[in-house]
Amino acid sequence: MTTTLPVSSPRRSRQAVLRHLRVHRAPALLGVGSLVASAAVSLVTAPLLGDIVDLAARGDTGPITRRALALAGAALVQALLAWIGLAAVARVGEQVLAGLREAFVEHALGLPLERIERGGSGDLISRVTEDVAMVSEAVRTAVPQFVQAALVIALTAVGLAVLDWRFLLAALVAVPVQVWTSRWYMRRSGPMYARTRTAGAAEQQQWLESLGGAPTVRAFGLADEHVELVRHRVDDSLNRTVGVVRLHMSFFSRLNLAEAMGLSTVLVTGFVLVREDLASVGTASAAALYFVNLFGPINRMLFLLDTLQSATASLARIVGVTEVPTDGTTSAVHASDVRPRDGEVVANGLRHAYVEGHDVLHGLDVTVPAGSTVALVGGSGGGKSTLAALLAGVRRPDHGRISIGGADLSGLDPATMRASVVLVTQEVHVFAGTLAADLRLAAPDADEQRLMDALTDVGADTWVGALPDGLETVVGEGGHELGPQQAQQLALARVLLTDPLVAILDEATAEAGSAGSRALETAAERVLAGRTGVLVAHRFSQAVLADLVLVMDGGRVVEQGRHDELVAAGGRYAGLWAAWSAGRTPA
Ligand SMILES: Nc1ncnc2c1ncn2[C@@H]1O[C@H](COP(=O)(O)OP(=O)(O)OP(=O)(O)O)[C@@H](O)[C@H]1O
Repeated sequence: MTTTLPVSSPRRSRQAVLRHLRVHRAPALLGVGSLVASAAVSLVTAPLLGDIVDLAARGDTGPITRRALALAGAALVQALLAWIGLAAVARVGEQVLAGLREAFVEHALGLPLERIERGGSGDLISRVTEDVAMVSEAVRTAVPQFVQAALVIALTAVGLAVLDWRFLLAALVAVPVQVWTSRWYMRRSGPMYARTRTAGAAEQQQWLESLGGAPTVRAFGLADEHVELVRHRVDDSLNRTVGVVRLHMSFFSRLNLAEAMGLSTVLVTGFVLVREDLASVGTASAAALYFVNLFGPINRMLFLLDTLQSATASLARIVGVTEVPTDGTTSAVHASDVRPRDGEVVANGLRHAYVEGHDVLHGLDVTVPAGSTVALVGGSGGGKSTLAALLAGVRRPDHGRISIGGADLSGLDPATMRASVVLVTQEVHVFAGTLAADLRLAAPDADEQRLMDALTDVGADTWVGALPDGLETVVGEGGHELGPQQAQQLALARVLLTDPLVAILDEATAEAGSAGSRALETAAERVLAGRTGVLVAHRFSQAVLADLVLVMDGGRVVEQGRHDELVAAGGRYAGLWAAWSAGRTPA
């Protein structure tokens, strides 16, 4: 069952933005200041035109050229100031978004694995792609233009009042309809956008699950069921989008009504004032021009309100991720100077369930003395990988305590954690970049010699030497593709470079063919030499060398001892060992 990640409240989203905005206060003030100046300069246009109307009406054409030049000058200055203002506001917006994105990534990486699994990676991916794109778009265009339009509207209202307060009153007739329309719209659009985006994310998640699990879906004959699930999600997403379009249409027709009402009232007021000799034809023209000039910014602002609503919904989804409590193992919350005294691993009463009420580990007690190697063996589903993940701090036990060298695992700060325990699983990720950069993730300061030594230790020097650019060869996505064995060796070399107290290898050798397996086995031995090791061993040859073998079944340790002792005891391990050896001895 999936539970999507939380969405932040408007207040907390606002606080998050303000926190990041505070850092860029000076450029923000410069941007808004330039936009205010630009809007102020634009105000001279309508009175100048009114003046020209009056001069023309009087037949006094001489000074018209000067007015026309002033108009051109005002237009130039206004454009320049607007350009500076829009660019500055957009830049600040980008910086704020960059800050939010960094916080998002930092937090997402610290989320408990269980939480991401419950939310579904589709939800997280849609937040980091679609939602970030939506906010970026708003920050680049909508936010600066919105600020500009709001300033033009406010200053034009002042301009109208300066011409004659009655013009302002006339123009205000449109305001109640506009305010009512906007409120009506905002009340509906926010939740509507949020629901549309959630439906989009759910649809994406469903596509991922149905297509990603296509072989399983087909194998179990679940195709029809999945088509139905996808159809349900698509319909839901479509219906919500159509609802948004309907809302828009209704919104703009209400605004047109407001404009018609306002303009009629301003024209009638101008007519009355000119007839009563209280204003010139030029002033009335200027007032009408002011009002007409408001259409653009008002419509733009309200239209942008739309984009901003949508961006706000996306912002709340981005900030929402930063509000999920992080995993103690990766956040600085538990930062302390507790250091393990050695590599002894002690686990007591470990219980863990992936689905509530269905424990897969039932109160395990495990002790691995410093410097020794423990092999975990047993049939599929016995809980070996789960135990390995718990001991590595990748997952948290639901109950029980794990310590390394006397230090509680959940209390270690991230740097100590990294230096204390490293887990290598079958799913090795090769990061896109040069091989050297990939290795330096484990040891940023390592020089080339150290990198090569680590590669040699895990038997990777031959193929690395054959690469076109050696350590500088670009690997990972879009680069030189590494095979599973090479990727495993890379992961083992990273362990050597990190040099942790404890190395946990989960089926690190099971991937490759038999020659490859032997090479990886030797590499694993090098990695475990001189440190505490926990080895999930499918190949019994690894268990033979271990200081202690734990046989796991149904989430419990059912036998333990050295290989020889267990074989001699003739129990479950002896049976597994006999079956494995028989399979390897040619008849
Ligand atoms: N991510 C997961 N979500 C749900 N259940 C899981 C998950 N991982 C493991 N399990 C279940 O937990 C139980 C123990 O699995 P685990 O992988 O720890 O056993 P294992 O001994 O390592 O088996 P294998 O050798 O097949 O990997 C199994 O019943 C498995 O189905």
